[in-house]
Amino acid sequence: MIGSRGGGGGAAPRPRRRSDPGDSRDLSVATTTESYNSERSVGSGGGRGTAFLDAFRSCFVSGEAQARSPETSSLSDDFHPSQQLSQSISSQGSSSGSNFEMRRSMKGLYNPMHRNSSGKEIPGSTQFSLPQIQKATKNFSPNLKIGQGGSGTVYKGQLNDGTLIAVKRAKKNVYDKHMGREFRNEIETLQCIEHLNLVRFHGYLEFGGEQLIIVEYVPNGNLREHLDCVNGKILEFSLRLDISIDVAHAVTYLHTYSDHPVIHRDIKSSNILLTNNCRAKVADFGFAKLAPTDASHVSTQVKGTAGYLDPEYLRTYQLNEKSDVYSFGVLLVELITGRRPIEPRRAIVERVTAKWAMEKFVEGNAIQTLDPNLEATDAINLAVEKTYELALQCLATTKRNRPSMRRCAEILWSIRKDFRELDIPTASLN
Ligand SMILES: Nc1ncnc2c1ncn2[C@@H]1O[C@H](COP(=O)(O)OP(=O)(O)OP(=O)(O)O)[C@@H](O)[C@H]1O
Repeated sequence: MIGSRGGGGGAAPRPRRRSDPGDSRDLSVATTTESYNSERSVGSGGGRGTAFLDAFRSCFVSGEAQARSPETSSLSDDFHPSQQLSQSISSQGSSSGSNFEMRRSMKGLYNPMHRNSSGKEIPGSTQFSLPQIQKATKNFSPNLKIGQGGSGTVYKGQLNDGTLIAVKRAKKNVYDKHMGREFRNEIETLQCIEHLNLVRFHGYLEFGGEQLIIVEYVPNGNLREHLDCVNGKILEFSLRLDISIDVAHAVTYLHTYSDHPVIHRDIKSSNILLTNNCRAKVADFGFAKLAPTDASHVSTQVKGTAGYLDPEYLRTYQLNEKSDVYSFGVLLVELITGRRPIEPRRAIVERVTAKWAMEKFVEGNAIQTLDPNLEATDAINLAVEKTYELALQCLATTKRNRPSMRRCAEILWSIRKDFRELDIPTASLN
């Protein structure tokens, strides 16, 4: 985890009001019409003219700043100078950003398992004991370690009844206070949500200096590993489309349908876990935040992962659901190119993957960015064009020009429908 210094180590960003003239240079101004026209006519592709190209370049300025940060790491406020923290409190149109102020009651956390009227376990209602988790994870055996995140280590475990679990064990270090907050954040968020495409929360345990989150075990690794072909298998294009739709559904649910809208704040490929059928489940709610119900945004410290961060949020500290939409745009590009959002070892023009891919797209050369592991077909070509058209909207500099997550899901459904119609296996043509 590294701290955000407002976009990769520069001076503290100056919070802007909506009317700030600086905004007029933004991509959003140039693409307001383009974005929403294209929402209706996805897939036109082709060259888009230099004015448009110049306009959207500005959108990736902070992407380049993010690229200058050391490797691709999570950004958190742990390193935020206090001066910047105080700058992050804005008054106009914002609501208080603290989960603690908005949070729901914590009661129930330590109760034995509760079931709802249909007999299903209420998320997070199982009471665990430390010996039970120690036994399940063979006392946190290194052999059962399945992941290492910025805030802790993840272990696989098995309960007495055979249920497989993943146990996130918080790091014990000098940032204990911060980490405690992150963990509490995660459990509070996880308690409110239940969706097929979100990792299911079983329970939480805080005991003897240990902070543990117990969630469902998702057996097939994370999306980044699949894009890197770590298991030797190439992730097919159709599965990539399915995954993008699963993620869009999960985030739409968070933004729209959960009791209180939730902003995930860390949508990225290593937080997308896959089942054996390659269904996606979004994980890691450590940075999640309850969305404002009475204001357009929450003013908050910048958190997220370099390369995925909404440039407007980086600049203004103002967060709303559309920051997740930006990260989702980066994820769409990642799915098509197979590349990480920031590739420090590539030539400068290719270092910020989304910028490079969008430039190729507006030049009419989108297909040149296709993951070299995939073979281009007519169906893939068309789907790449349409997906990039959507990605470009998601990556708009200003939030108001980005589509809603629900709109993203609708567009992706239609892209998948066209893809399936065109993608006739060669064998059936003979
Ligand atoms: N429920 C789970 N089932 C299976 N594997 C998991 C589960 N949760 C996490 N993992 C694995 O552990 C890795 C680390 O997860 P974690 O959420 O702690 O960190 P991260 O998102 O990679 O990093 P950061 O916390 O810095 O954002 C994941 O990428 C995944 O491979």
